[in-house]
Amino acid sequence: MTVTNERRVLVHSDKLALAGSVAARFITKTVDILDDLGEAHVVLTGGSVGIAVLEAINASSARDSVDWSKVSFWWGDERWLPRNDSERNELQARAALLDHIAVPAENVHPFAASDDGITLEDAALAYAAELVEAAPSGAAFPRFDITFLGVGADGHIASLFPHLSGIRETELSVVAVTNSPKPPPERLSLTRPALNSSDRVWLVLAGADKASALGLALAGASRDEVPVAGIKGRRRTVFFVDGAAAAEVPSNLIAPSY
Ligand SMILES: O=C1O[C@H](COP(=O)(O)O)[C@@H](O)[C@H](O)[C@H]1O
Repeated sequence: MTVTNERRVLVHSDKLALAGSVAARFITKTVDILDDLGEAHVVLTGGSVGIAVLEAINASSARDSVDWSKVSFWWGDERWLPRNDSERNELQARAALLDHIAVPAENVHPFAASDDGITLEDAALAYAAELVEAAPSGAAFPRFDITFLGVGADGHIASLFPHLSGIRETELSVVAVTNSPKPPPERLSLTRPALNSSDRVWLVLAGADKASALGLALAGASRDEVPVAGIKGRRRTVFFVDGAAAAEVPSNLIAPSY
């Protein structure tokens, strides 16, 4: 394992191995967090690898060693679509894991949907208020224990895209996005301060199309240019990648699969 500026890059043989390894680590870490703290707050991501990780957690024989009643789930971002649209990150996460575990409904905190009868801007305010409600007194968000993030080919994380205002936000915890270059254009996203408040940020990415963004981020690109460059958890930041995504990471930063 290689440590670089407190960021670790763990390379796996392929997406399946990556998802299985992250799932096993998530289960073990969550059990430890629950032992230590009595509850855990987890931020979920959309995207191909993020959902594959949830499927792998669901498929694990150790799945129910976690006391899911003590775990709360939040989302890093959501696509502004009707509640039952299959492109919603919420729906995909429910199908992959949440519908199969004994997590109380009140512990699951999806963003509003476009058919909920509120505006996108009000949905951002409502999610920020929900975060405050679960936060320690005076704080803007709960103590996030583990935050999952996918990474787009352009280096976006959550719905914070290169050169758009969301990645520059420093005050708000949630932003409404109206001009996403990736469909759909309207989205909701946690901001960098909210994501970086997490004790652990686990980035999950696979495929050759992610290689350039990852290489640039680890080489010190600006967060405006490559948003993932601006992500750092309070205690740990780990990039779980496959060999194709790692192609442009300097070899001295790469740890072998384990
Ligand atoms: O649209 C989104 O894309 C990213 C990355 O997705 P991927 O399929 O390229 O891995 C994801 O992180 C984000 O949550 C999602 O809304």
